[in-house]
Amino acid sequence: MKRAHLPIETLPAWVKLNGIGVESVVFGTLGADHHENDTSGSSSSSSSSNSNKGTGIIATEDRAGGESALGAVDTGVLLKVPPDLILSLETVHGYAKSDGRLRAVLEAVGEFARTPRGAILIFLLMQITHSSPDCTGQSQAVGVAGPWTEYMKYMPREIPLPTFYSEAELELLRGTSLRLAVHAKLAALEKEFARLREATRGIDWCREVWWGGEDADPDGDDLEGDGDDDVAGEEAARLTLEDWKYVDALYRSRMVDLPTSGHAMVPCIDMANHSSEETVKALYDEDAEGNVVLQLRYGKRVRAGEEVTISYGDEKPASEMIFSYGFLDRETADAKQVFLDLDIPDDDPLKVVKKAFCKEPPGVRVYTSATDSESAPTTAWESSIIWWACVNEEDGLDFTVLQTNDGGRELKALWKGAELRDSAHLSELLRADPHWDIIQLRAVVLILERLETQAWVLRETGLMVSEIDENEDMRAMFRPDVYDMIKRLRALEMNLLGRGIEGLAMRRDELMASPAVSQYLGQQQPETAGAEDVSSQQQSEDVEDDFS
Ligand SMILES: C[S@@+](CC[C@H](N)C(=O)[O-])C[C@H]1O[C@@H](n2cnc3c(N)ncnc32)[C@H](O)[C@@H]1O
Repeated sequence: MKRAHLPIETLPAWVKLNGIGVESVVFGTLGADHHENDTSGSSSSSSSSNSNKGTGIIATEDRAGGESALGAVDTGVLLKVPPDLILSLETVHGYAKSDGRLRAVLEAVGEFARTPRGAILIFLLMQITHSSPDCTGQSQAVGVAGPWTEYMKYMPREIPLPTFYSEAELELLRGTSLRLAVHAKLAALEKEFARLREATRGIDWCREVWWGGEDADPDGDDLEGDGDDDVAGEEAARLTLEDWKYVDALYRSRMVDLPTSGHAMVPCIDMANHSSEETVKALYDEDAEGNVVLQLRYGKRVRAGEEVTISYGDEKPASEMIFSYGFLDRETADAKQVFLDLDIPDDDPLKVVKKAFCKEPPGVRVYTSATDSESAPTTAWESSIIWWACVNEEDGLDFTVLQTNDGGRELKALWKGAELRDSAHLSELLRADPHWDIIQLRAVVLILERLETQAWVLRETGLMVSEIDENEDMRAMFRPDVYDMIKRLRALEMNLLGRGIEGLAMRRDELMASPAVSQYLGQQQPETAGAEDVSSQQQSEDVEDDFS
C-alpha cells in the first residue's frame, strides 16, 4: 500500500494544533554524524559514519538541566506531550469506543488486540490506510481520522531494521546470533499477517479496502479446489506483508516503556535519537498530569545547534540494537550477549516430556559477566534446557502420570523422588546433588560444542565476507551502512564466542580433575583396569564419549 508522507518542516504546525509544548528545540533531518552547532541538515553517509539517523531533535538555544538561571531553576523540559496523544493499549481501545470500524477489527483479531503491540499495530495500519493514495475516495470507509492519521505522515519512508534486509544482506548474518532472531521474526510476522487476513476478510470494508474486494474470498472457500481463489485475492490485495512489516518496525524502533501507560508510542518524543550514556543529554518520563515529557538530565547542558539525544539502553546487546533499531553505535566494543539455539538431542527418549516441562526458549545465552579496564571481560552462560538435556532416568530423572481428582491426568517430573516445579527447581536440586560435578561437566561439554560450532560457522562464512571485500561488484549488492555494520557485529560476536570458548574449556579441565568425576570415570572402566591405570589420554577419550 502506498503511504502518504509530509516534509518534517511542516511538523511544527501539527505540534501546535495538537497542544504539544515545545521549548528550545526543533525537529530536523540529521546526517549520520551530526556535530555540535551543525544545523546544516546534511545527510552525509561517509564510510566512517553510522547509518543515517533520519530526523532528530536539535536544541535552538543553550540550556542546562536543573541549573538556576536568573533566580529560577531550569526544569529542563523540552517537550510536553498531552496524555490523549499517547498511543497505548488503553488509548487504542479508547479510540475504538467512538470508532466502530476500529472496534470491529480489534474484536475480529481477538486476543492479539488485547496486547499493547497488537492493538497499536492495527491502529497504525488503519491510519496508514486512511491517508494512502491507494485508498483515495475510500478513507470514509476506514473509520475516524485523528491526530495520529496526520502524524503517521512524518514517519520515515524506510526503516533500516533487518526484517527489511535483502536476501544477500540476510546471508551476511550467517554465523551471527541475529540470523536466528531475524528468521524467527519474519516467520512470526508472516503468520500474524495471514491471521489478520483470515480474521478480517469477513468485514465488508476490510475486504473492499485491504483484501482486493470481490477477489477476496470471504468464506475462504476454494470452490474449484485449485487454490486459485486465495491466490487471486492475495494478488488484488492492497494491504501486503510489507505494510505489516512496516508497522511492526515502527513499533519496535519507536516504542517506549512508560511508568503508567506501559508500552506506548508518543509522538515527537519518538523523534529522539540514541547516544551512549557518556554523551546522552535527555530522558523521557511521565509527569503528575500524565503528560510525557522530554527533559534534560540533571546537570546536562545542550548548546544551540546540538542534537538532543536519549539512551535506548546502553546495556542492550549489539544484536538487539540492530534487531530493534537498525544501527550499532561506533563506540560499541562488546557484543555483550549471544543467544544460540540449543535443544535436547533427537535421540533422547525423554525429549518430548522434557520439553513439556522446560518452558524457556531452547537455547543458551552467553554474555559478558564482568568488565574492568585491566583485563579482558569475563563471560558466563545461562541455559534452562541444558539441565533437562544432561540428566536421564539412570541419573534420577523420572516422569509419571497422576490421576487428578476431576478424573483428568497430569504429568509430573521427579528428581530422585522429589517433584519438580520447573527448570529452575531442577537446576537447584542438581546443584545440591553428589553428582553435581559430573552433571556440570556434561553441560559444559555440550555448551562448549555449541559455541565451537557457532564460531566455526562464523569463521567459514567469514571467508565469504573476505571475498566480498575484495570484489566491488559483489559489494554493490549491499547497502554500505548495512554491510559495514554486520561486519562489525560479526567481529564482536566472534570475540565474545572466543572468550566463552576459552572460559568453558578451562572449566571443563577443572571439572575433569575433580575427585567426583575421576571416580565416576573410574567406575565406567572395565573391572580389570583400576582407576589408577587409566592414562590421561584414555580419560580424555572417555570424557568425549560420556559427555558429548
Ligand atoms: C525513535 S526513532 C528516532 C527518530 C528517527 N531518527 C526518525 O527519523 O524518525 C529510532 C530510529 O532512529 C534511528 N537512530 C536513532 N539513533 C541513531 C543513532 N545513534 N545512529 C543511527 N541511527 C539512529 C534508527 O533508525 C532508529 O531505528
